[in-house]
Amino acid sequence: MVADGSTKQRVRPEWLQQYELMGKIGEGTYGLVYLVRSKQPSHRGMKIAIKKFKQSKEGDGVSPTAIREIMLLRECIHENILKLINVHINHGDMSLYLAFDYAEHDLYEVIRHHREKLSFAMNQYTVKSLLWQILNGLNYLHSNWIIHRDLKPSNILVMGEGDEQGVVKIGDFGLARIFQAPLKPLCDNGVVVTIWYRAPELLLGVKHYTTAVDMWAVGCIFAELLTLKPLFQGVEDKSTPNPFQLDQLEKIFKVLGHPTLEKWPTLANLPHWQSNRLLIQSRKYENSGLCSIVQLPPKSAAFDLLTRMLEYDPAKRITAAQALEHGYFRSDPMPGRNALIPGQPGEKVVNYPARPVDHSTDFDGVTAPPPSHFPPSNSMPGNATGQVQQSMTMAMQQQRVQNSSMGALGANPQGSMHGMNANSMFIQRGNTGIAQQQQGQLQPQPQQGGRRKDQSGTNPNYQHYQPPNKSRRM
Ligand SMILES: Nc1ncnc2c1ncn2[C@@H]1O[C@H](COP(=O)(O)OP(=O)(O)OP(=O)(O)O)[C@@H](O)[C@H]1O
Repeated sequence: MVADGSTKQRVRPEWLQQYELMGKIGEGTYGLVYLVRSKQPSHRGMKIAIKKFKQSKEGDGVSPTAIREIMLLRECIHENILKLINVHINHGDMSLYLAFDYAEHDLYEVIRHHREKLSFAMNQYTVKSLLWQILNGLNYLHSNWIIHRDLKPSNILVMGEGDEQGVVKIGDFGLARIFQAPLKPLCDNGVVVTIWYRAPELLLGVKHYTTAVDMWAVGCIFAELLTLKPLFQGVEDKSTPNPFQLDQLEKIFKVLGHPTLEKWPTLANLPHWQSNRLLIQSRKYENSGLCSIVQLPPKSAAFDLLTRMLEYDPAKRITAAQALEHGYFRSDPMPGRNALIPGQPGEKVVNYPARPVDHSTDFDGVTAPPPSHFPPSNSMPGNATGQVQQSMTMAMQQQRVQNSSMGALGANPQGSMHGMNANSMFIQRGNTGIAQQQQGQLQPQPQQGGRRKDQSGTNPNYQHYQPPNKSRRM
């Protein structure tokens, strides 16, 4: 029993006892992220990040579909994908805790460190290695019909010391779909949502979006790795529930010029293009030119790859598989596994700071049912836990009642993704070969993003880097 200072007492769920809490490491749209160490004999001391998902305001807990889909994420095994090692459900309030491999760095912090502390660019080897690994992870997701939908620097993690030092891990994949990527955070925790990595077709209201939305985000991240500054920093209009964000679109058009039907024939079908075409066409955009912003020679392989990622027409935008084959990755410096080392002898070694940990924070708000509700805990990596299996069973039973047409867990033809159900979170091939979402999720769900409070952002070159009203996430 743990007294929480009020008259109410909280019971710690049994599963929590397998971890030693180190502190809080961040806060995002869906909840808090904690650093813990495993107390299990086989993994004693191993660092693990636990993401605690807050209850929605409706307090409806974790939906059966979400539980099932999260369990399926455990099947995603790839070197460049953050491993979901465990799923815990707090039965008291049906809140959810996901345990992931811990990564010491993320690109948000790596970029910030260069911009604010070092004031010099990342070496070419690092940029190329980071980009290659992002594409490699994304290619795996896309070839298994998963669209990330929320790629941004804070979701691109990089491992610290150890066997996997400098290896990129894509985090948060699948969650935007599972939690329906609300326009606003579930709880009003002051986390600011970013629209900077959002593809133009999303901003114009596309109904059937594709893996190309992730490639747009990768293009934005590539440019940011080169310049240390977000490429398209639009200001979100929070007054509208629809995806049309004029300021963000204008930021894009100013750099890439007006989109035209010639460049992008299906533009005419997009709802917010139809309703805003005259307004957009009446504006003049200076067309400042991407190449001067990223300071790449127009004929360079790097610039060619970047422009293919930032192609307006999603059907023409380069895919992750094609990008991995691009000439940029076949020229020196060749990309490597440890991205955070100097590209050449004599180049400066950069010591990226460890992730700050707020040691004063506890797993707050943990409530648990009476101990008799807890089955034996058996939740180490690789096992479907007793608790979660029980939750799954309950969830599935509920779901069967709610939705008898829901498919059962099916085998997936995509190798290691065995067990995924193409009817649930994953995307299927449409007749046209265009990946489409299932289950009526046809409206694009704008990306979410929180930014940490900039505590030392004094460099005048980057003074517009932080969005207004930003909030520290830990
Ligand atoms: N496995 C992990 N290891 C270490 N740090 C992590 C891990 N997962 C997330 N973080 C860090 O915790 C912080 C919050 O992450 P979280 O994913 O909740 O929010 P976010 O990605 O910043 O934004 P969003 O609100 O879209 O989720 C970020 O700094 C993120 O890099």
